[in-house]
Amino acid sequence: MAAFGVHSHRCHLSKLPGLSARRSSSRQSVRLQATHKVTVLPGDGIGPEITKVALQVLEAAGKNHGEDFKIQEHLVGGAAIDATGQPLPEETLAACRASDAVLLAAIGGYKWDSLPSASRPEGGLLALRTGLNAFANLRPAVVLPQLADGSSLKREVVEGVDIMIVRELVGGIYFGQPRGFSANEHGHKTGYNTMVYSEPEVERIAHVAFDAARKRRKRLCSVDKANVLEVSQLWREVVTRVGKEYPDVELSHMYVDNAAMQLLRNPKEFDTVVTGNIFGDILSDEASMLTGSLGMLPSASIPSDGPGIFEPVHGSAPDIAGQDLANPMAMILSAAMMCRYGLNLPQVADDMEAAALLGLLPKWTPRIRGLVLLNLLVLLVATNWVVLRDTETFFDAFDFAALRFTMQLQPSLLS
Ligand SMILES: NC(=O)c1ccc[n+]([C@@H]2O[C@H](COP(=O)([O-])OP(=O)(O)OC[C@H]3O[C@@H](n4cnc5c(N)ncnc54)[C@H](O)[C@@H]3O)[C@@H](O)[C@H]2O)c1
Ligand SMILES: CC(C)[C@H](C(=O)O)[C@@H](O)C(=O)O
Repeated sequence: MAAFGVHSHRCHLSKLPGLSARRSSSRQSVRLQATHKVTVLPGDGIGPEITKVALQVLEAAGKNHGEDFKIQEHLVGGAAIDATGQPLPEETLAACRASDAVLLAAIGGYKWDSLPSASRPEGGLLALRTGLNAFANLRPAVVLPQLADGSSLKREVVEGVDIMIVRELVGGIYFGQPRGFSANEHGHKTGYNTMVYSEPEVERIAHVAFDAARKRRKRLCSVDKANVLEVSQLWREVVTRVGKEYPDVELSHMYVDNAAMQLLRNPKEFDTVVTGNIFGDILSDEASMLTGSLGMLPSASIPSDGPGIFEPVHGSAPDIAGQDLANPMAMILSAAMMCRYGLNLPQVADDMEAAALLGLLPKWTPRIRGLVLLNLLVLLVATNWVVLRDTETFFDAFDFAALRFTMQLQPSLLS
């Protein structure tokens, strides 16, 4: 038990979100301080590198508000396979279940690519999602003005994009049965999967999406392939039915192939998008490029109750692992989402997002940094920040975030 009076600080869907970047009121109701139990899963590839950065920012921001995090690291993915033979050891799942939130970096790598599906690192991630029943995956794609030129699309196309993709995460073709390999009547080896959704599965994700849309710009686009697939026809029917309970939200439907095209043609037409597991996987990677880098997109995977999983949209990037090239932004922003939606610590989330945005100021030289700092201080004082804060801690967070990102918007990070 912890935050805001009496309720537990594990995930509550009712607290979810417009989720676009926004400041919290500095006048919060009185809350009890508590230790927040966070299970951290660094995973593979760039996972440990970006985890280190995110935890330093988390701890600095937490300190600002007297919040204490009890961090426990556990194995998942390839690292867990190497150590235990399992991509999701029992001990890891038990620790996740017993925590207030799970912060996961990324799993996977070439080394484990030839293993059978369930034994691969990806199998561990999927088992974690189902093990916590984290059915609602929220993937915000917001284009920051300072990154608008980093997108492969024109500035005028992407500037101002603010999309929330709500992806169903524990059903659909990823989990449908039957699945496997067999031989057809010609003796040819075949592989098959089943894309299946039941009415309750669609209903619950539709409610999450309508609630999110209601707190945003009140437009929801449901993406399916109802011109071909029965599973999508059911999806459309159920989403339409649920929509009757949200007369204030404008609902539209779009085929996934058209949605993929419209996301590039006119991304600003989208506000909130709801879709199934595989379409959401693909469209969220596509949306990430609107923001300039896959390394920018955080996500929250939320159950109806219990701890949520907070993880970047990107993978373990084995091609750049260990070279200090990874953009830690998505991981920091995922940890911020964890504070906001998993731990009910909106002010800590605000600080983390602010620190992350500072890291995006281009081309740091000592002189520019000094000037920016000065301007920033003026801005912060003007917006009531510094007067309310422990300045030294703020600068800890600032220094770390801004310098460690180094990035100076290296073109390689905007791949
Ligand atoms: N949630 C997850 O853990 C997750 C998600 C996607 C892929 N994966 C796994 O990751 C492995 C690699 O998959 P992939 O190459 O298709 O996808 P990926 O997201 O790991 O990488 C795609 C490209 O984006 C770059 N990139 C990704 N994150 C970056 C960051 N933070 N900073 C800078 N550049 C970044 C990579 O260098 C690569 O060029 C696979 O094993 C895959 O299954 C895991
Ligand atoms: C690694 C893989 C199982 C995962 C998915 O497909 O869900 C990834 O692509 C993601 O988007 O988180």
